[in-house]
Amino acid sequence: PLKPFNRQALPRLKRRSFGATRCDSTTGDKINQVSSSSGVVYVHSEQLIRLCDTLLKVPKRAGMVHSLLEAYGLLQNMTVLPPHRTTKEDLTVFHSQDFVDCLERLNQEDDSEKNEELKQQFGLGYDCPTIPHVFDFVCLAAGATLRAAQALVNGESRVAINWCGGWHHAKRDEASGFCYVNDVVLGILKLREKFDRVLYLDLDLHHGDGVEDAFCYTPKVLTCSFHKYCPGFFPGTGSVDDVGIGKGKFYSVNVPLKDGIQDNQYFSVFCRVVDQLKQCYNPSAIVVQCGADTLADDPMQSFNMTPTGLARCLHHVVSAWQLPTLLLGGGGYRLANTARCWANLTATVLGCRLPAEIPEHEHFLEYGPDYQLDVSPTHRPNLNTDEYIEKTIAAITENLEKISDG
Ligand SMILES: O=C(CCc1ccccc1NC(=O)c1cccc(C(F)(F)F)c1)NO
Ligand SMILES: [Zn+2]
Repeated sequence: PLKPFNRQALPRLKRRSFGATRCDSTTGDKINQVSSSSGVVYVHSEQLIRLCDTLLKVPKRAGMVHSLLEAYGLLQNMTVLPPHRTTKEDLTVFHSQDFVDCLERLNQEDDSEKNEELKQQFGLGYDCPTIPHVFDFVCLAAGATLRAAQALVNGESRVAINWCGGWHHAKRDEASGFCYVNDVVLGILKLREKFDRVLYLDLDLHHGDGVEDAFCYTPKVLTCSFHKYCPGFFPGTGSVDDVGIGKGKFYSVNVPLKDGIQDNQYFSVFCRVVDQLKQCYNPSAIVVQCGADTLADDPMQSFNMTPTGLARCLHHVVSAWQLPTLLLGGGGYRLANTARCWANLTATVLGCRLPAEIPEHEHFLEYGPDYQLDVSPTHRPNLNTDEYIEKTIAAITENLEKISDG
């Protein structure tokens, strides 16, 4: 009788695949070779992590995200690139010279009174306390987003990720909502060097006001933000009637939501809106701000989402549309859950399935008491009635009928 076929005897075959990377469920070892153009670029450096870890509202979050990706073996399936070190000129593509000069001056943490008055002028007072080396942070965070955008412009990959970016509130000449630089605007302006129509999707709990403001006059960037909208909630903008101005009219889309929304309803709203955007705007590239402060257990205590729910939304646009895609971070104040979420999103674009158990690594104990990858929704009332959702989507649909594809 023939000897039983012994797989182990064969050299490890590099089975050709068609663009998807499947990960061995235990170590995340790459099983299938993917061609680089459909690969994923991940921008990272130790200095970027070190600076982001000093952010007062998300201390050590950047390090937790990176080490969880590493522990799951996801880095082996991506091209890891260092950020650009941006110059002041790179920043003044969007920000004012005075604001950039101020950030540079504040780099040394001398907190003299003279600086106090200067800080107030640029929004660097109470809301955005300056951190030591704030200018170094700004240059590297923006540089990471610019390097990711450059990878898409160069065709080095189809997807590029910077989880240390997504600072969507910063204005041309003012820090806002803990955002000292608007890396999102800088990244979109870089993409516009090659792509005619850029679609920006903002999934953060808060309205992406800084990005919308930057592009509200142009149809070349369509900004679409899904966010909590209710009296007194920051930043207070982003009503469904906020549609953009002049040539940009109807190219700003806002999806105002109430507390308590969960995965299924969010996914339904998301698809009904973005499928219309795909159809009538026909974007040539997309940018997704993946702020994780919508998760069930976030201190913001607002939405009731899970990482799986956000991954379904991301899969719907990134994997189905196959467009050049820039993924950025954002809010997310339950740090371990934000790391769980962005690991899940990274695996989603890689086509990897991750084991439910958090792997042993430096921050393992922060994932207790369950040490599981997924997060469960909590029991909280959902204020998004079907009637409210239908009315909101009807208003958006009416607005979108006024734009044809670019
Ligand atoms: O997440 C943001 C900014 C949130 C923000 C803007 C303006 C003023 C305050 C905030 N953030 C907070 O209040 C905040 C940030 C981190 C942690 C907390 C906590 F108190 F909920 F933990 C609260 N944008 O996407
Ligand atoms: Zn937020």
